[in-house]
Formats: sequence, structure tokens, C-alpha cells
Amino acid sequence: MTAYSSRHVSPHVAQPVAQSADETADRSAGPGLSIEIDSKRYPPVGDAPAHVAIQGLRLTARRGEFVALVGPSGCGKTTTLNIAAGLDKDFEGRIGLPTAPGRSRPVLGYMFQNPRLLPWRTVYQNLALVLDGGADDDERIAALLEAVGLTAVRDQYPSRLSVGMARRAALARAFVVQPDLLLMDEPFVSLDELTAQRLRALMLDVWHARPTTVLFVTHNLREAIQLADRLVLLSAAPTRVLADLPIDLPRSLRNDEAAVEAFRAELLSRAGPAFRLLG
Ligand SMILES: Nc1ncnc2c1ncn2[C@@H]1O[C@H](COP(=O)(O)OP(=O)(O)OP(=O)(O)O)[C@@H](O)[C@H]1O
Repeated sequence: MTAYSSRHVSPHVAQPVAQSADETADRSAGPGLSIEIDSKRYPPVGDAPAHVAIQGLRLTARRGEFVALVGPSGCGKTTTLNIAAGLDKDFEGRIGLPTAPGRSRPVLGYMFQNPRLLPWRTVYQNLALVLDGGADDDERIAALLEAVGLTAVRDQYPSRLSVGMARRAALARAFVVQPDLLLMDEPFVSLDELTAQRLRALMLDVWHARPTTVLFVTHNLREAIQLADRLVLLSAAPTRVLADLPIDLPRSLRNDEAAVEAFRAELLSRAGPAFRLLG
């Protein structure tokens, strides 16, 4: 495991590292993700005073585990993701990142609400951009584009893509680096439900084929139940873990609306009123 604290070196971000077949063979072995945020304080800006966003937060994920992070608006989910990613180093605490055997640094993948594709690059080029020009780049990109159904538009520019296609391209880009940790910040929000459902199913297909540790932020309890192995519910002010629950609904039932609804009802009764804040 690669560890860093606010005073140490940040992880390697979205840069691929050559991988041997042995590395890909067992991606669930080894240490996972460990987040310890003793304190995260945003400094004062203008008239706005300093703000302590997070205090004493502890969060872990086993290697290869899919963890959904849910909680009310402003409770610190994005801040936690930014800290885990090494994008925000101004905090007190320690972060331990999963790292595949043979890699000197962890590789991270991201997917945000906004696909953030470069408009002047084709779909293919947007994926190539996060790779290092290795001999197998073309093969990796082609395989991912095939997996998300974008082979036919690989040479199109993002402006020619539908909203759903653009998210699929972002999904492919997040996985093409073969991330040790995938950070997802409400990646399927503001989509019509049918498109969102298709993307969730696609996401699971890609993840099953290319297992990695996932930290997935959502406000949507049904979405968390459909996707995750574990659900961590955060409270606001102060940010802390209110509930940490396994989602032991068989994956074969995750697309069954009635089964998800029944599981959600059970979670609400198990975890109490905290979950009622969520959809
Ligand atoms: N740059 C900043 N400066 C000052 N305060 C900030 C800054 N960014 C976030 N905050 C504050 O930190 C707290 C956590 O914000 P964060 O964006 O992490 O919450 P969130 O749980 O992701 O919210 P949402 O679900 O609405 O996206 C909030 O009170 C927010 O106002």
C-alpha cells in the first residue's frame, strides 16, 4: 500500500504503469484504501470565516471493494474524494492507497458529474491522452471503447456525442488507466432514469471485467444498493460515519426493482432516521 499524509508526496494520478499478466491476475489481494482525516479546514475567504469541513473521519475499503459514500449535501463527500485523490493536500491525517503489485505508485481513475472530455480531441484521443504511449495503448483503448459500445464513434468529437455517450466515454477513460482506485463523484446524476440505469449496468459489466477498488459518491440510496458492496453513510457538521453497512443483496437481484426497493426499506428500518434524508 502506498501511504501519504498531508505532508508527504501525492499519489501518481491517472498515469499508467506497465503491468504484467501476473499483476492483473489477482487485483483483490493486498491492502486496500485507508482514509484518516483528523481535520480538514477551509481557510477564510473574504468575509467568510474559516470552515472546519471534516474532523476525525475514518474510512476503509478492501482492495477490489465497491464502496458507496452517501450523505446529505455539504457533509464532505467531495472533500473526502479530493483528499483521497491527493488533489487536496491541505489536511491533517493520512491516506493509504491500494497499489497493484509491481507498481511503484498507485494509479487513480476519476469520473465526475461532468464528463470533462476535451472538445478538440476525438473520443479515441481523449482516452489516449491519459495513457503514456505504451505499445498496448491502442489495444486497451479499443477494448474499452468496445466494452462501452463506442467503437463506431471513436473518431468523433465530443460535441457529436449524446449525453449518455459522453458519460460512456468518460467511463471508458476512467477504466483505461487500469486504476488501483476509482473515484466517482455522482457520475450518473442529471440523466434521465433510463440512461442512468443503462450506465449503471454498463459500469458493473466493466467493473466485473476489470475489478478495482471504487469509492462512489451518490445521494441516491437505490443507486448505492444497485452498485455497491458496502454503504457508508456520512453525517454533516461534523462529518462522521453514521452507518457502515454491507449490501448483501445478491448481485443477480440488483436489477430487480422490487428487490432493490425491499432492501432499501430494510436498510431504512435497520439504520434509522439518518437514511431518510436520502432518496
Ligand atoms: N473551497 C471551499 N471553501 C470553503 N468551504 C468549502 C469549500 N469547498 C467545500 N466547502 C464546504 O465544505 C463542506 C463540505 O463540502 P463538500 O463539497 O465536500 O460536500 P458534499 O457532501 O460533497 O456536498 P454535495 O453533496 O452538495 O456535493 C461544505 O460545508 C462546503 O460548504
